[in-house]
Amino acid sequence: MTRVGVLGPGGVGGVVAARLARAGHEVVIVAAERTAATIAARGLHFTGPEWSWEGALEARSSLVEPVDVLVIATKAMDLPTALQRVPSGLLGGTVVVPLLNGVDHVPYLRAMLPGVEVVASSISVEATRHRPGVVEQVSGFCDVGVSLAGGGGQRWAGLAEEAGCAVTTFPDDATVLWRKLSFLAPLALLTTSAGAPIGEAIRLQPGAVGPIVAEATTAAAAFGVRVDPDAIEQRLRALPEGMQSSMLKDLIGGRAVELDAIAGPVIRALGSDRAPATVGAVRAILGREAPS
Ligand SMILES: NC(=O)C1=CN([C@@H]2O[C@H](COP(=O)(O)OP(=O)(O)OC[C@H]3O[C@@H](n4cnc5c(N)ncnc54)[C@H](OP(=O)(O)O)[C@@H]3O)[C@@H](O)[C@H]2O)C=CC1
Ligand SMILES: CC(C)(CO)C(=O)C(=O)O
Repeated sequence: MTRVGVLGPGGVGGVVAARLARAGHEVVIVAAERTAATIAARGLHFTGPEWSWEGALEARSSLVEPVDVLVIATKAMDLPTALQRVPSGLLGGTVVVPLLNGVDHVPYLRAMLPGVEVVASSISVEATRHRPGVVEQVSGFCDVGVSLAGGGGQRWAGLAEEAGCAVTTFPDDATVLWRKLSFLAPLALLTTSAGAPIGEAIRLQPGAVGPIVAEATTAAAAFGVRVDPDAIEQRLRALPEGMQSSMLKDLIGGRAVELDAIAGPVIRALGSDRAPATVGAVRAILGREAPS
């Protein structure tokens, strides 16, 4: 049995916590005071397309004892504040696994937690937190990418498999992070700039799909990661019409969107002149966010 901390028990964190607890691991939730108190009192409730799970979990507003693995699943902009709940002195032997979308959180965590192993990992799962302690996996897939660049990757890959996710390992960090981002950035930016699920977003902006994909895959290539733009475009067009990105759900829900974490790496890699479709989508999203 592995003792796993989950910092940020929202959609992704809640789904991972429930899947690991169901697989027999000891899960401790680290969350904001109210959320931690709610989960400590009422447990965690998970529903998914194939099974449901509910159970009592240790839940605290800060980590007080070491864990073997610490999964981090906050939004990118909440990461610095949330990290204050985890004393770095407890992380000496811990494998830290951030599951955020984007690429910049990995070097950030390594800088903030010197000497601690931070594994580059990605998760593709459609997860929603309905309210504190109540989470749903909306569709069937749970695909985890893991970098084996450091020793802890293998340990996390084994846990993710026990949690019932499909795991793919890669030899380096950049491939894990940019393979996810080169698909996610076009999906998130197309849907959120249109304010619509992917089917309608593509119909509304037929000329945007190719350029936005080309920019994301060119940015990946700048980090040595080769991703076929045609394959990404085909994947986007094959998605269920009504599929939303978590960024679109955040916009609709009136929450902050992870624009810098998701569009920022593409714009910074290429420069704004070579990323006009990405910059245009960001401008459209900022316009939608603006108070009327
Ligand atoms: N949702 C999805 O389908 C997917 C999301 N991702 C990525 O995963 C990451 C998490 O997204 P998602 O699960 O949707 O986000 P949610 O908003 O559902 O969950 C974020 C969690 O972080 C917690 N949190 C925020 N601030 C703090 C803090 N200061 N201290 C402790 N906890 C804090 C929230 O707490 P509280 O509950 O108290 O509000 C919440 O539980 C993002 O980077 C996202 O892009 C990746 C794949 C799929
Ligand atoms: C597309 C999806 C659901 C895949 O995991 C995702 O990562 C997101 O919307 O943030």
